[in-house]
Amino acid sequence: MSPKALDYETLNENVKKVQYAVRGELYLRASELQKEGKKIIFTNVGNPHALGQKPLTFPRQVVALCQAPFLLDDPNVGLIFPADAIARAKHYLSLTSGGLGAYSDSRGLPGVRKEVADFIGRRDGYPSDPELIFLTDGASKGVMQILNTIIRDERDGVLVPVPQYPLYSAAIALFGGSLVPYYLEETANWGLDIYNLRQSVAEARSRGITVRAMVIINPGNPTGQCLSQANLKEILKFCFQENLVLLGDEVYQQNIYQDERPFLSARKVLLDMGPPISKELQLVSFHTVSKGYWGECGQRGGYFEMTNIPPKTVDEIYKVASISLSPNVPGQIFLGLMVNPPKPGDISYETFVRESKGILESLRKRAQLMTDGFNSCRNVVCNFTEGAMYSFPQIRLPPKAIEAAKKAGKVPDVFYCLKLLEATGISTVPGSGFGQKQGVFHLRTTILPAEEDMPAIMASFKKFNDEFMEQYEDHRGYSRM
Ligand SMILES: Cc1ncc(COP(=O)(O)O)c(C=O)c1O
Repeated sequence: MSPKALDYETLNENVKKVQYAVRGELYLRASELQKEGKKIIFTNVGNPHALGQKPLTFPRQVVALCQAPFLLDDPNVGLIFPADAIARAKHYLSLTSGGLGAYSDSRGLPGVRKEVADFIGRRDGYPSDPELIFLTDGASKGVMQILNTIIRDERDGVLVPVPQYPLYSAAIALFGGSLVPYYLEETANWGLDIYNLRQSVAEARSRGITVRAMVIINPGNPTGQCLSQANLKEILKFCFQENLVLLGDEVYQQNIYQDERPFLSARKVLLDMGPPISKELQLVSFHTVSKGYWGECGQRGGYFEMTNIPPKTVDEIYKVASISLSPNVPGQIFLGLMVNPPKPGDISYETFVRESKGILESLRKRAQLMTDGFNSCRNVVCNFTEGAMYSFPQIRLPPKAIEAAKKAGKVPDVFYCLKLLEATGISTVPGSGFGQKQGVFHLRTTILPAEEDMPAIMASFKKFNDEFMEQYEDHRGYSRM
């Protein structure tokens, strides 16, 4: 019998090529161990609520009322819900054509797109046009939609930072394009060197690749750095000179843990630069309710905003979005609430500020606890997490450990992370899943475990690591770097 269309051998090769380390071998092993009854600390995905973060009260109140609109008719509703939550629920329901159970426009509800445009306008100091904002089921869907629109065949290249968040490598593989890596400099706090960028483009062109787009992740995942204004300007100029569309992944814009470099959007820096670049450079920026102090990953609310994209292209993107009919409507409402939270004077304002500040301050403390913890370990060095939700320590594996990994048929950092998982229950992602320089090893962990659990987690990590190093270090020859 000839093979069938869904037999493995006949599948779309691009589907088979996709790799996604965040839910890869380590995650699968951790899930197995959990089933066997071992306590696992999942630090592999930036999923704050899964690690105990409590939802913010106000948005949940509003969405609860939108989901159960009959409560609005209950005379006692005011005893349970504050008046501003009731008013906001009515506002969002009035924006829909039949409540949360009805499809919205494929670009999202016009009223929420307007709220997003107002937010972007306040943030950047330049008005934003709701017609150029599309709401999506989380930022991932938006990124995939835009990459799909850009990539025509395997000769189309997309510049992606290494280490990178594997959404980019996976989506580029799925759409049959070519990933063109540019390396972030660990010793320069994961900064971006334009000279290296030029080399990456030249090298890709020499292989017949047409480089069409560049991705930046700011603040960085997995590396946690915040790009400076000078760096952003250089990147924008570079994209302008090389005729690249810039994809600005800014999903961690609320997660900043230092005061020297506040978040600056690529759009603001671009518009500050003035013409001709501000009128010509094509930019698509992404944001989500999954990160920040909201951490509402399961709600799947996101948007992308387009700058200098021609109307005919916007129409094509709209047409393709229409294939999926509608982004998830509750997710759109979360997004509306994120970009338009309670204001001073609103009943819920103080609670909202207390809750959100509490989460951010705790994340800041956890970032410090984790970095300090890693830096106290043998053969481990770690840059401070300036932003985002991750720590990305370098693990200097002794040659004997690398040999042992080879014997076990494992990539060295996978070998280390598996041993860590078995010994401590800490589930991380090996650096090789994000890309790293040859011969250099890392792991990525989120900074999300509860603050009170952090000292014990770091002590358990240190015990494992230092014993591992003791076991594999060659005390005669190996010197610590
Ligand atoms: C850099 C980056 N971009 C995009 C996403 C996707 O977020 P969403 O949940 O909105 O799809 C993530 C999720 O971790 C991320 O780290």
